Amino acid sequence: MSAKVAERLMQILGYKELYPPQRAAIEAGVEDGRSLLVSSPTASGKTFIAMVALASAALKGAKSFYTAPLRSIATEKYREFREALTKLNLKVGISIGDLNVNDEIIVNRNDVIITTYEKLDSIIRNSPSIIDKMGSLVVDEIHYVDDEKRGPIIETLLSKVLYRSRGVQVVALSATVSNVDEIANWIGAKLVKCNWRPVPLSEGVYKDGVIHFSDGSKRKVEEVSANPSINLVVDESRQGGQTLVFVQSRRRAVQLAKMAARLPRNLLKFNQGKAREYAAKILATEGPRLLREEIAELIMSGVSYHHAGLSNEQRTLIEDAFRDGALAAIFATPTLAAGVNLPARRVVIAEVERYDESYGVPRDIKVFEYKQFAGRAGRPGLDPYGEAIIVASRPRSVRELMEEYIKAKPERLESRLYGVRGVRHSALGAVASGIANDFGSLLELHRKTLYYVQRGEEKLSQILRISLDDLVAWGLVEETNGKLKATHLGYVVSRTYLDPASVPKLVKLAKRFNGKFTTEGLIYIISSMPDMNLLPVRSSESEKIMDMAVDRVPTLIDIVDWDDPDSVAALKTTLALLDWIEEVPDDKIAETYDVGPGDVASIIDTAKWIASSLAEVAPAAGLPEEVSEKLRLLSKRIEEGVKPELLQLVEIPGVGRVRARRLYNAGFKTLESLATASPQELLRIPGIGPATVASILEFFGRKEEAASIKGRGHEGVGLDRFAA
Ligand SMILES: Nc1ncnc2c1ncn2[C@@H]1O[C@H](COP(=O)(O)OP(=O)(O)OP(=O)(O)O)[C@@H](O)[C@H]1O
Repeated sequence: MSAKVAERLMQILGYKELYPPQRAAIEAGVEDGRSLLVSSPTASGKTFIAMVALASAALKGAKSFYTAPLRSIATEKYREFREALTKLNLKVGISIGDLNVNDEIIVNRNDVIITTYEKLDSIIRNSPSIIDKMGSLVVDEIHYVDDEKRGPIIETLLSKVLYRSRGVQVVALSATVSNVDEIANWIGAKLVKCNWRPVPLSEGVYKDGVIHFSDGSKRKVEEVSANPSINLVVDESRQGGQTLVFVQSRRRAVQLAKMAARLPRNLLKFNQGKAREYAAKILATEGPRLLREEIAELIMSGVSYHHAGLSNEQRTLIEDAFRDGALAAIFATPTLAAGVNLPARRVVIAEVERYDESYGVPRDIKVFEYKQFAGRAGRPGLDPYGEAIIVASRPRSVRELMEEYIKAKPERLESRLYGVRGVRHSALGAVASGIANDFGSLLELHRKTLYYVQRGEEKLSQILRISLDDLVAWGLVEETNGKLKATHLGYVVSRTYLDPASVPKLVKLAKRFNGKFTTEGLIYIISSMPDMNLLPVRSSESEKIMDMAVDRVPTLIDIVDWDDPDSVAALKTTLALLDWIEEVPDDKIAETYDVGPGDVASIIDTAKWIASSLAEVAPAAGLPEEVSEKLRLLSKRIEEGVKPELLQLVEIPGVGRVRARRLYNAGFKTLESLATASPQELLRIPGIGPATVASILEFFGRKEEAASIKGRGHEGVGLDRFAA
């Protein structure tokens, strides 16, 4: 039956023949449970190989897992996998939510489970026996092992699976890197390496109006603007193609998009009708009004910017607009190259230097990164070729850039497990879940890391000893006669997935607050935890933050360590979160802290997980029960962005904090008061439209009334001010 899975999937997907890497993977035994490391360029068909592995194992009755670095990738794959695999009668589920929520039900109910790295690690921690049921594990984008933040998680997650399992198939997918042999060796996989691309790629350098391609050919570009990247966009648009321009900072992305939007109207080709549609959709998203208007206006001119400061919804709309031909170009930061699949005929790398905060100077991007950008060039099935073009800045010659990037080999992947942080996290998880119970077994487990392969036993053993000593000193693990056991506190911390270093930090801050835990104090504690995503603080901003703190949170002035940048950033983050739960409008928050809605969304998401996790940890760490109650309430308020009195109303799907406030102010203060309200009464409230009223009626099971109100128009935003 084995050869049939790939064949059936080909039929389902309508593929006539396999791409070379797919053929190689089948020949290497992916259907028979063979572990593989597949290293091949973007769009060479790795997703199909993943599907074959997942389906083959699941059809034999085992659980299959797919794991990716980003939620956006996981969501995209979930849709693809579900569509294809349900036709093989397999159930596909996704688990990418809060790390302290146990998703065992999702795992039990499905055959194929889509996760992020951290979520899978947390699932295994809470139920290690899942490894025994695991037939296949697909690790997408394994080159993230070289990422400071995510790398240690991949390594320690894989080490647990490799250590505990007997015969789990690991299929790791990677972009092209130079030490693939070493990576394959680490995971005990057969290497499938292939440089084949579905669309041929031309690479070149642009300088002084000419593109110099690596094959020696040249192309003259008309200089319609003072900016080289914009000239390349116009040149491509005239040939009927779209361009992705990669820049290294958000500010630059915005600046270039605005510059491109000011070009004379006829220079960029794009579908204007579609552009209007997407501009209207952007206006209807949540988030600061000025930002929405700015993007809508750009889209009407056929361009947009794209960076992590935008909300997920906004980014997805911009990506869709590009796919739909509504945009001639997107000016993006590198997050776009790391995320979803969005190819373009031409990719422009506007700069190869990035300002590096830790060094305070600009540094060259890696060859590997360049290759990631370049890999986006050429839409399979649509373009006969793709072009990746580096813009030469003044001091650099065409030859230099050709040698340093286009002809250069991508760097080696290096283990990032060198700090104790990753090992501490992993060691606590292993001890608490019973995977390891003495130093020997912990060492054995961590011998399955890339760190061990690259650095050897002595270094690993040292790091492990230091990590373990920390865990013992913080009261998370007990070591008696060589046996290791997690304490109650250790179990709780492990279950929440918090960094173990959160405990000493919590205890220290709790002492400084001296038993008085105000809302702002607790938010400051949450923001000070090692897992928190902090808002960036610019060098000139400290004074302003201090000023704001004196007015708003005077009790924190003495707690903050003003010489420590992280402490100041925690204070800034605290102020923004306080605004959020006090129902300050999004626009105002973004403006006050000089950030985008994506940044606010990211701190909210992390803070809500940390708050609910700390609510579990606090009593185990000896803090009064009342602290936990406050943290739980705060977690809800952070999730919804409301004062306590709105917590009930925001539970109604489709209402949201702004409309909940309108209902409340109109006298509907409780769910009971709303349950019997008449639709007419509700429609009379300013800012409450038929869509919201229908949601409310549905929530209370008043289906007929809801149906009659639906379709009476919606609370959309007009596009009139952008009339062409
Ligand atoms: N054998 C095939 N025949 C026709 N189309 C294919 C085949 N294999 C893959 N494709 C199509 O090629 C495109 C790129 O494939 P896919 O997304 O699997 O690439 P990938 O290697 O996973 O890319 P990335 O590195 O970005 O994750 C998809 O649209 C896919 O449907």
